[in-house]
Amino acid sequence: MCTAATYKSKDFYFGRTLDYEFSYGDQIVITPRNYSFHFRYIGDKKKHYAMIGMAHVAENYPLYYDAMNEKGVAIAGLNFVGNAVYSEVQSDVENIAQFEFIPWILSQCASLAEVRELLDRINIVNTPFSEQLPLAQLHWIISDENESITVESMSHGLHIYDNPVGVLTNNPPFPQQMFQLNNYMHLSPKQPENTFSENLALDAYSRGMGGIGLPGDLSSSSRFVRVAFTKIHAISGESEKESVSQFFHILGSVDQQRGCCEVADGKYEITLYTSCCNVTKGIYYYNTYENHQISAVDMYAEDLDGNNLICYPVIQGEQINYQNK
Ligand SMILES: C[C@H](CCC(=O)NCCS(=O)(=O)O)[C@H]1CC[C@H]2[C@@H]3[C@H](O)C[C@@H]4C[C@H](O)CC[C@]4(C)[C@H]3C[C@H](O)[C@]12C
Repeated sequence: MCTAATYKSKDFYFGRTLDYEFSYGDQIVITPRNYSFHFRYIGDKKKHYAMIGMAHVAENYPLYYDAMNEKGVAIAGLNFVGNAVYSEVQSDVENIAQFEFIPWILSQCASLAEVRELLDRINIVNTPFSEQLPLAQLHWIISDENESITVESMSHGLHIYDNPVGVLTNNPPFPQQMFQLNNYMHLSPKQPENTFSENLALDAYSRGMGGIGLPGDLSSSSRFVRVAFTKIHAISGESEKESVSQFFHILGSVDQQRGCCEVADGKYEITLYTSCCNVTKGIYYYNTYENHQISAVDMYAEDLDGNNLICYPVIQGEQINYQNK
């Protein structure tokens, strides 16, 4: 399972948890403006916007999981297993292989308005990257500081939904996720009033009772509601540290601990990493299951006019700050 969310304080933040039982070998990858992107069906793009995100690099190609570009657009791919269907190559459209979707959007869009225009002519094609890296069944959240959309390629076509909560998890399809929020409209960060019966002396005996009913399990629909509630009510100061800290707390509400979600005999899904992009400033923050310290890579500390990928390893291992030795 995975969860993505947006957050606005002074700057705009976007990130995700990546939950899985193993890692593909991830790195923080900056693609500078003059790296030549080879697209299988539309040729090469030699000059484009720079981008940064988490990716697996194969054959010198950045296979992004989540990323942002220098213009303030961010995107994340999350599992959509059993529902994602990609097409055969078609004429009169832009055929983009599923693994090219993130570079295709981020290389040329400076806003969600431009993303929507581009999506009018796309056909997401079922070409795998290679035999070793077959098709991933994903759906995507794409955001700028003003709005978010969800993109789902299914058997009956490509769906582009406004995403007014700015969150995404996995199955079921997005309209069903949104619909179930109706069931939780009574939830509140405030203490409840007794509307049950005026004849009973009911007592709000504990703090937090306005949220009773918020689902606590790890299913995708429960995480959707939980992170939506947390994000909508989250409050922080406007400074970078306060905002980043708060962002990690929001996604912390859907963190997966080893042992709680068994996916095969003795195999457990865990939150491998959590990312937080400051989309306004081009800084990619992350922490991992084994390393709670927040690490960061600043896109603007690099030469963005270069033509080679710039890769940073994910720092693992808890960094414990001993105070007395
Ligand atoms: C496994 C990841 C999604 C995690 C997730 O959503 N978990 C939920 C589990 S569940 O179903 O809901 O139970 C996805 C997100 C991005 C994916 C990667 C990216 O799409 C980039 C390439 C694409 C290639 O086709 C396959 C390898 C790959 C490197 C993908 C491997 C894997 O499918 C990733 C890493």
